[in-house]
Amino acid sequence: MGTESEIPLLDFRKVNGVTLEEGSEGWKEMSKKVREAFESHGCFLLLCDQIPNDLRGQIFTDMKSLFDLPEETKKKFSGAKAYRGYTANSHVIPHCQSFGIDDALKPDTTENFTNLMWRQGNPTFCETLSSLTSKTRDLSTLILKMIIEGFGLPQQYILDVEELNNSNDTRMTRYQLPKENKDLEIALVPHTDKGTLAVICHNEVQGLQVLPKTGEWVDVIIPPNGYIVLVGDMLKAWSNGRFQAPTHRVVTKGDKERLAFILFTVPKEDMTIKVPSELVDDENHPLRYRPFKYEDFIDFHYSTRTEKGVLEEFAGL
Ligand SMILES: O=C(O)CCC(=O)C(=O)O
Ligand SMILES: [Fe+2]
Repeated sequence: MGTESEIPLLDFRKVNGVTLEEGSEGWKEMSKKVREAFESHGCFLLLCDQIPNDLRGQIFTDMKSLFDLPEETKKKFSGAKAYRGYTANSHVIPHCQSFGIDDALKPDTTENFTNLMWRQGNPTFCETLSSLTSKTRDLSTLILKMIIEGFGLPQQYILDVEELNNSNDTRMTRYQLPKENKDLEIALVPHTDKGTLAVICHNEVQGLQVLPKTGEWVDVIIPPNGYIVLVGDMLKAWSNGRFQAPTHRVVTKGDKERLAFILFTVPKEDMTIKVPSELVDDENHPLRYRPFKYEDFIDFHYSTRTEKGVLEEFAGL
């Protein structure tokens, strides 16, 4: 089974007065590390103080009460798009239940959600969910800005960052324990994320695995109070394939239930994903992807239902 990961661990915490203020030396140095980690692994483990630990602790307490609601209540939350709304034991996530909330930062979204789940509403959960989503989004924005710095790109590409960072989809997932006669269960099938970035935290029960080029699944060990940040297909395409978008899955083992909170950053639907010319050179980095619209890629993905190599098939040159 999976070996332990050597995924880079980045520490964004203010240590010895080092801050990540935009433009500072600390920020430039960290931007380089972000770029290197995305190039070598397509992900990094993260310790940071942008999100208070008690806030993330609270979400898992609240999520437990959410998942403990009756099935018929949870099913009331249906999503307009694929994999959104409440999903239970589908073929993609065979052993888990999950809530996918589009744009939880829009006014009313979290309130409507909590009012639907609890007849009298649930202001505490509503506040925790909005606040955690908003702070995680700020973290994603910081990381995307660091990418521009890490590549030494002109500031005009901040506009790309804004479009790549257009909306944030929140996912809350409970992974079921393996059946009594099984040591291990694949609870989320292998995939790459289709958007820009994913920031994941969990209730300290591990289970995420990544598939490096060696072809052997590797256990991801997220440090206590830590996160993992994963590159999605759109950021891989925009970076001309310099960043990897790691294939990952979730397995459950042992007797502790895993809860995960994930914030996906997704591009503006009509954004044209176009590789910056600075990231192309004939010798080492020939252009790998044609320009394309994000929404066309998503339509293609849902219509073909292919997982492996979908980006290369759709936009690869
Ligand atoms: O639960 C996790 O750690 C990963 C979840 C994930 O990869 C996803 O929802 O796309
Ligand atoms: Fe994922």
